Amino acid sequence: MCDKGSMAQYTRVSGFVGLITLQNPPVNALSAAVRQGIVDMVERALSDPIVKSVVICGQNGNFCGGADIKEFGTNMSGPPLVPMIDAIEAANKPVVAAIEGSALGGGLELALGCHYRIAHSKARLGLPEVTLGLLPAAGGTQRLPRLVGVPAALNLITTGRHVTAAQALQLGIVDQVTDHNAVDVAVTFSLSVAGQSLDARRISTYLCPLPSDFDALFEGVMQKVRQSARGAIAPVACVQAVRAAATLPYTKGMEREQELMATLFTSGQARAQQYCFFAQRAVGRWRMPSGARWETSKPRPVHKAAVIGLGTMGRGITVALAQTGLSVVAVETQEKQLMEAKQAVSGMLERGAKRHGVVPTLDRISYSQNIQAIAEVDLVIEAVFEDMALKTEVFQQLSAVCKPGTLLCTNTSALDVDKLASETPNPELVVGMHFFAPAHVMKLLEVVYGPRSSPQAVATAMQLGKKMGKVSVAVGNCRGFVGNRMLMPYLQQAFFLLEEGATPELVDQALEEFGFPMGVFRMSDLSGLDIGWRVRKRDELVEPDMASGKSARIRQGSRYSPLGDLLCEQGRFGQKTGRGWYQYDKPGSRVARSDPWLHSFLVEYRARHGLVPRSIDHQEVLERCLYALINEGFRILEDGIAAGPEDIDVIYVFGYGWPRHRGGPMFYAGMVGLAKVLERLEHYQQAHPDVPYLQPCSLLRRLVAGGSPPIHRWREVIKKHQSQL
Ligand SMILES: CCCCCCCCCCCCC[C@H](O)CC(=O)SCCNC(=O)CCNC(=O)[C@H](O)C(C)(C)COP(=O)(O)OP(=O)(O)OC[C@H]1O[C@@H](n2cnc3c(N)ncnc32)[C@H](O)[C@@H]1OP(=O)(O)O
Repeated sequence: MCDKGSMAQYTRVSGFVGLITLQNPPVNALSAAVRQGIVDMVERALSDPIVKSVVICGQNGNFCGGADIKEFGTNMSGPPLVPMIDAIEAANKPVVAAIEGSALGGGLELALGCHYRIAHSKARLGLPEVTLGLLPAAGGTQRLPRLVGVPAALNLITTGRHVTAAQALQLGIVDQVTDHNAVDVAVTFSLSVAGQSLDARRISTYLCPLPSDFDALFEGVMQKVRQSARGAIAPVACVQAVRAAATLPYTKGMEREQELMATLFTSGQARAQQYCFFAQRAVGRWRMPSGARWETSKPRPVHKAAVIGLGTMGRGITVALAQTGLSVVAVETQEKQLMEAKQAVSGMLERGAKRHGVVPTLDRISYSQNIQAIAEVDLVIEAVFEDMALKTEVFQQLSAVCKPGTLLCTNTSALDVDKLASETPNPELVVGMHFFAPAHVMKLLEVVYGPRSSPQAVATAMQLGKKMGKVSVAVGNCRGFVGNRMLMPYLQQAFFLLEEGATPELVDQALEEFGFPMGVFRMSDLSGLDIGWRVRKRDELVEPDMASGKSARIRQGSRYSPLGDLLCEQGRFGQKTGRGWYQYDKPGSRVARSDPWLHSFLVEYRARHGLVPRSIDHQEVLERCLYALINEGFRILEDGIAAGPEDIDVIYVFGYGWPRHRGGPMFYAGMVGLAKVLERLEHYQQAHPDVPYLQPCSLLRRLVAGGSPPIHRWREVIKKHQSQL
């Protein structure tokens, strides 16, 4: 017996079990139609006298990915989740959740409303609402602590992390884990408990177990959450909701959960985080200006890869490749470097394996001083020193040594990928794979294509990135690609602010309050001031003899601040030398302290250049640093270097610490209002006419002239704009 019309299919199985299957591919999200289907089918099962028990499962081996996020922000209709789940819990026949694939968010909340939960061993469970700027608002914040206790519930709800079926069993979230078909097991199980009392199975009736150190626990978690949330409101609301579970009766706790959810649901932060969720997925659907795109470009299989150059980046890339399951040939010509790298890579793999409770994959890597060792690999990632001549030489060697068709990737962070490609006989096989340090940890990968890169090469690099667990974004070739190109005006404005009267502390505080994990100067100290100095020297911006006055602060016709160069000349390279924009207890130490020397140096510098310091507030810091960066983002869109604003936002959220609850720079510009961004850029440009980065981009002007359309409509405007340029 079967009813197939609705988005929840009803079948009677084993004679007496009502089986309800959610069917809303790909993740069986709880859309209005699915919720209606569940309400109807549960009612049907409960009113059928032959049915003794009910099993709820999801189609295609996937239980449920939660509420339908696409419905948020629309006029939501259909039966609400809370009464639907309450009705399941109140049922007088046992209802068993058969969990395969994922039970996330509303999906897990649905399962928590069931009387029993049986999970397949490969299933994953969690309440990730906090990552969407929300909280589990279908009873999750009230049932989970009653089931697993306050500390575990706080951990799961405030981090949004997923747990494996085995962990869920250990925590008490599920009753049984099986390696067999979870639906079959659940059907048999449901019959075995049919007729038994369900009184002890309704989680909402449980008393929440109270930890003895209740107040200290909540205070500690709240403090931790506020510190790591950096202004995000959802984690704080999650703690408040769990506290309600621990202190109030269920119905009152539910009222509090709904009240907190209402605040979050309508907040800009939730909108930003949900935008990030879809943007992260949208960047996988890449396209190139040539029209080549993800659906029509087939990646080549990659079984064996090589890494050339085992400095910091090369080591991280080697680890990331080995952890993906690939065979890796790691090449370093200097014996001492090779031995050191081998030890470092093995250490990283061992530590990673220990953390995940698995066996390290050391034997997947072979080390060699000889480039001939890479003859049979499918893909090479070059990570030698950032020098065009050296990289060109390496690429020529690679072309000679590798089997035909091997993909040649460069991990350059700024050099011209086209130029490098043009030095090889097969430029179509060359792409950039720009990893971020540490490469085995950071999620972002920029895949840089040139005009001659083949769509297959791009598809292969994108797919390899995905396999490595990276969020890969395809971008065009230009100086600094997307991320570092946008960083230039941001850094420049920060330097100018110091010249005009700000301190590193003031600038960093403004940026950290905005939500960056580190302000620009603390970040520079961490990554090393000498890196930018080297680039500026190569660009002939650094002048040895420092004159005074305005002319000393002009390069190539534009305003320039030599402050970073002057610090480097003093050997102040940041954390590694114990001195930079801040001072540190010793070289390598991480705790930044204010440095009186730096403040005197700034006073003396301003005096020497006739700069009269003025008072600068946080608002100006944010506007100048962030709007200059955003303006460059619009130029990148105009130039076709990024296909859409989502690409830029994903790069900034995953690679540059842009706070996720602010959606990314382009989304943020939309939230602030494009007209406002334009007006402030015009204002600052008038005040600083010698700073080209502050000149508002014509695409921004066009968007404003077109009534500042919402971000999902920018691509149409960009296309039109590009065709008229
Ligand atoms: C005055 C106002 C008062 C307001 C009161 C408000 C009341 C509202 C009441 C709401 C109550 C809601 C309660 C509930 O607690 C909230 C939630 O459940 S929020 C959702 C929580 N779930 C998640 O966060 C899971 C998200 N999904 C994933 O993590 C992954 O997709 C996955 C499930 C692990 C699968 O991963 P993959 O196999 O890698 O697949 P993809 O990620 O690529 O996804 C494929 C495809 O599916 C789309 N998708 C995934 N999940 C959802 C979803 N939950 N809703 C909609 N769409 C989803 C995803 O976008 C992909 O599609 P594409 O974007 O590529 O087109």
